[in-house]
Amino acid sequence: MTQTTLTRIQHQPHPDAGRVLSAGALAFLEDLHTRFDARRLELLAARQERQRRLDAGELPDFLPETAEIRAGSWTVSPLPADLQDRRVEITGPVDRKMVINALNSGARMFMADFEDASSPTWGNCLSGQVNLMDAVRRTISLKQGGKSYRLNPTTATLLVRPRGLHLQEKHATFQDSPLSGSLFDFGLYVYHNAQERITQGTGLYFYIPKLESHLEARWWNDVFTFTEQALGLTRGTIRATVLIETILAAFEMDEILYELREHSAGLNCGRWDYIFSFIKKFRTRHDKILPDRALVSMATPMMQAYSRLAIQTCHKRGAPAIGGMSAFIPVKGDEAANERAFAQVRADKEREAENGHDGTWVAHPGMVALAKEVFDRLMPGPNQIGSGKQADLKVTAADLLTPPAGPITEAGVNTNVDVSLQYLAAWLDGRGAVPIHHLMEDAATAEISRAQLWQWAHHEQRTSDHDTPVTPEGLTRLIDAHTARLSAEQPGRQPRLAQAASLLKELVTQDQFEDFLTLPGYQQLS
Ligand SMILES: CC(=O)SCCNC(=O)CCNC(=O)[C@H](O)C(C)(C)COP(=O)(O)OP(=O)(O)OC[C@H]1O[C@@H](n2cnc3c(N)ncnc32)[C@H](O)[C@@H]1OP(=O)(O)O
Ligand SMILES: O=CC(=O)O
Ligand SMILES: [Mg+2]
Repeated sequence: MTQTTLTRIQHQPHPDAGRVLSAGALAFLEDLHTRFDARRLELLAARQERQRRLDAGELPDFLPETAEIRAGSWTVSPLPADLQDRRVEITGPVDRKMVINALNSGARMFMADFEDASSPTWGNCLSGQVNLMDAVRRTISLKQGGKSYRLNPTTATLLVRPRGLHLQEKHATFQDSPLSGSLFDFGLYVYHNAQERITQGTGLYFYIPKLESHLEARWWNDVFTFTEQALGLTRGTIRATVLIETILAAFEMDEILYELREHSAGLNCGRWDYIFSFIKKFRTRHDKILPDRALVSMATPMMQAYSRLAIQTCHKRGAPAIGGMSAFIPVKGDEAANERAFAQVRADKEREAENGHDGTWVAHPGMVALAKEVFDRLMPGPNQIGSGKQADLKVTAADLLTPPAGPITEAGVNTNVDVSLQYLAAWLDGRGAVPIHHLMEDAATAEISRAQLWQWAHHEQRTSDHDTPVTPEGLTRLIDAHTARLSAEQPGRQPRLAQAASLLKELVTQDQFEDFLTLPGYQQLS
């Protein structure tokens, strides 16, 4: 560990540390840590307490104590000019090539992701900050694979997603306690780029992941307000779009916007973590078992209720409601499969635009033009905030809590094992987003796969097509078989696949449900 003279933060060495972890940056991180980390830990403890109540049979509902906020006629602060039109947002990890390609992709926005799409190795976290610093200053370039990469004259507006509240940064400590991953990613980006952003006439824009309550939104709002004061920024320079990607947050959308009203840039429907959260929060309930992952689509009534409620809530408050990510990506070398992938994305984006979303996410530059064409056609203005769409919608707690019916199949079980294994192996390698079977897989999609295996075994489900019981012993055998197959297909990867297999066995066969696969995974990450 290296200790600097000005702060009590210690950190592991790294070639990028000199630039990123400057004395001033460390002092700012220390300030954030000492002011906000104890409350973060209390919020995490409150999640555990809520889980105990859910395990005992309580179901979420709209909060009686905040009824006045829901009934009130407030709005969020007006949006800055460069957040008015967000029709296509590309997302991707903070890898140097991806950052350049995403900024050049033709999308209006780019969300640079320290979260679902990133494996939080020390190297990725620090080089990600360097890449963003260079991108903000427009000096970013790269020569790789015989190609030269640099920014186009016109680029996407940058949004940054820091890690969720549950994640720590073990490579940097304060009095032997790890720093918060959220504060580390947020603090470094804001510290290094605030003045540059102001000079460029724009702001500091964030996506906030995995919130479970409006009290967590309040914590972020306090972090933003303190940061603006500490760095001499005008109130509202920091703007955040909150992902509604937990079942609990779906019941507190108004309250989350209200807490952040001076800093809000709306909400987003993070569908993959939302599905994962549904499994996780209702782990003990036999009436909340989900069918095969492929069947829990945005077209199901439960997911439609969620996305329409997000649109209604945002528009009532003058805020944008951004859609989510279709996992289909272009398929090289198979025209028919490629056409099917594009048709899937088109249908998803049309549903979102027709429902009233103000923009959407794509996972790949190849999908930008398609999503833009759909939103240009169905959303003539910069957004649909004043469109009145979903204004008369009535969503009940039951609408949000009734899972779609459908089978659990042999193929569903096998795909979950295969995808979980391949994803965990990639994540342990330091890659947080990977193509598997022509789908984008990241931490959120992989969470669904491994959580379903646990849920189906824990609740003694049987496959509908072969009547095979899903059991811990059966899953262990299946994981071994898939590991052997993948090891044969991918020479040299056996040790990493074996490591992934061991982690996956633990996750799906243990009695207790593990809240995030990234928590035990991080213990093995360098
Ligand atoms: C649930 C959620 O949270 S969704 C949001 C988080 N997830 C993500 O952001 C995933 C984003 N997508 C990706 O990471 C990638 O598209 C992957 C991993 C799925 C596939 O990536 P690849 O295998 O590199 O795809 P492919 O080979 O088709 O890429 C072609 C080119 O597009 C680039 N590219 C692909 N996806 C992206 C992206 N999202 N952003 C920028 N560039 C991209 C590649 O770098 C490559 O560039 P090159 O031609 O200069 O070498
Ligand atoms: O972050 C997005 C999601 O779908 O999860
Ligand atoms: Mg997510």
